[in-house]
Amino acid sequence: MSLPLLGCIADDFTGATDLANNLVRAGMRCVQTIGVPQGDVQLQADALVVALKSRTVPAADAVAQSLAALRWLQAQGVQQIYFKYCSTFDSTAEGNIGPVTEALMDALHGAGRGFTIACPAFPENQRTVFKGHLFVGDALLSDSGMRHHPLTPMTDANLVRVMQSQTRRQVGLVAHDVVVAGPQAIRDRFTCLQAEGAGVAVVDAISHQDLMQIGQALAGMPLVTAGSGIAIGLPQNWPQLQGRTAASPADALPPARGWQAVVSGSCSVATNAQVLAFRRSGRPSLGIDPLAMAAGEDVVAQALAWAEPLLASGPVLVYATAEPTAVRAVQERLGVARAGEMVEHALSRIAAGLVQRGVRQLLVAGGETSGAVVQALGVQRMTIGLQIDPGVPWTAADTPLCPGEPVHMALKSGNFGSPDFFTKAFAQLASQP
Ligand SMILES: Nc1ncnc2c1ncn2[C@@H]1O[C@H](COP(=O)(O)OP(=O)(O)O)[C@@H](O)[C@H]1O
Ligand SMILES: O=C(O)[C@@H](O)C(=O)COP(=O)(O)O
Repeated sequence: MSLPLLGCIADDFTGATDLANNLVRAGMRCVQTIGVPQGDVQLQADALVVALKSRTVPAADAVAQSLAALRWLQAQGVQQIYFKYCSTFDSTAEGNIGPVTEALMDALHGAGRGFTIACPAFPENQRTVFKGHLFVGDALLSDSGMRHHPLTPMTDANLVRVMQSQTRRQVGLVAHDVVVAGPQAIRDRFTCLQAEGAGVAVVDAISHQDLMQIGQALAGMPLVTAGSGIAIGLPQNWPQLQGRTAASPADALPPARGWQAVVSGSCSVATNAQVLAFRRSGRPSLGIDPLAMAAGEDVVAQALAWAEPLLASGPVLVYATAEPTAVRAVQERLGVARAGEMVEHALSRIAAGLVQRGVRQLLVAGGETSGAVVQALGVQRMTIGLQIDPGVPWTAADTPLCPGEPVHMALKSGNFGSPDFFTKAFAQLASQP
């Protein structure tokens, strides 16, 4: 049995499927686990992805969860560790990207030692880094919809500054002119930055070609920290993967059955457009009101009673998705954390109730929301299937709520996907061979 090569720690669940999707498309056989597997589990794969829900928890908890994942991955024999965070570098004022990076480096290299990169670029999804600044499409991160994110508002596009505010290690930059000069030039710059005392280098990347150059330069680096884009350039470093075409994801999933539903707790710009498009398509949709929930209304029971008679005639949507002003009004009344947790809890119970009522094709919008839903379904492992849009594949998972009947799930990152995503995803699954 060959040992896995790459061990990944993802800070949220949509991010984990995004990463696994890129690895599968780049030719790596990949298994995604929900949380750190317990007991003596040996998994046959080139890459293992441990999905955590650690992006917005207190930094000490994120560090503890990530170190537990690291220990498990090391025990599986992986050669390189990959810490996956969001392509919009989502973090709170306390972290958690910096503290987790620092703890992983300390564990791998010794306190205060070692060198790694930070690069959220994912050009296929319009996330590029230039002169250390993160762009979302044509806008700086700080001018994008991310400035209004309910949990991790991002108001500074300068990644060297953001990362430096989260870590004691010195942060440097590998600028784009070095990246285009090729892998040796990038490695030389790493050496130079290390000699100047840096422990972390933000790396510019604006194209697929840049990801491939950077990927080569990362051969043998014990820890890589990045969005999912950098993963595309890593498989080329292992000779045993050469010539491997993308694993055939269409074959990986069983045929789709059962009713279809969308549960959306993302308030990102793309998700707001997708909710609007679904409503305009005339399909049934129900918005849940966090303030009614806080006032004691049983919105979970109401939503399930609403959905049940509709399921037989096509996909339904239950959403808390709202525009920034509405979200702010809720947060002012309930507090940011309480509002987030309450909505996640309600949506995850609605998702579980829908599965109990026969839904077997479930689309979830939002990273934190997906984490809550996957945990409520008691899912332990996910198989990665066809990509719907860049960064979002269909997956299949077993849940104790319907033993022996896999549930197809798509975990959609807030800002990913075209406006018609909620309808086209089911059509694509139906046309799967
Ligand atoms: N109407 C709302 N008011 C306040 N908070 C909300 C509302 N709808 C959703 N939320 C919360 O906003 C957060 C959205 O985060 P997430 O699910 O990660 O979405 P994204 O992927 O867009 O970042 C969740 O904690 C969710 O519970
Ligand atoms: O890298 C990305 O953008 C995604 O994989 C991701 O992590 C998105 O997070 P959410 O927007 O919170 O779903």
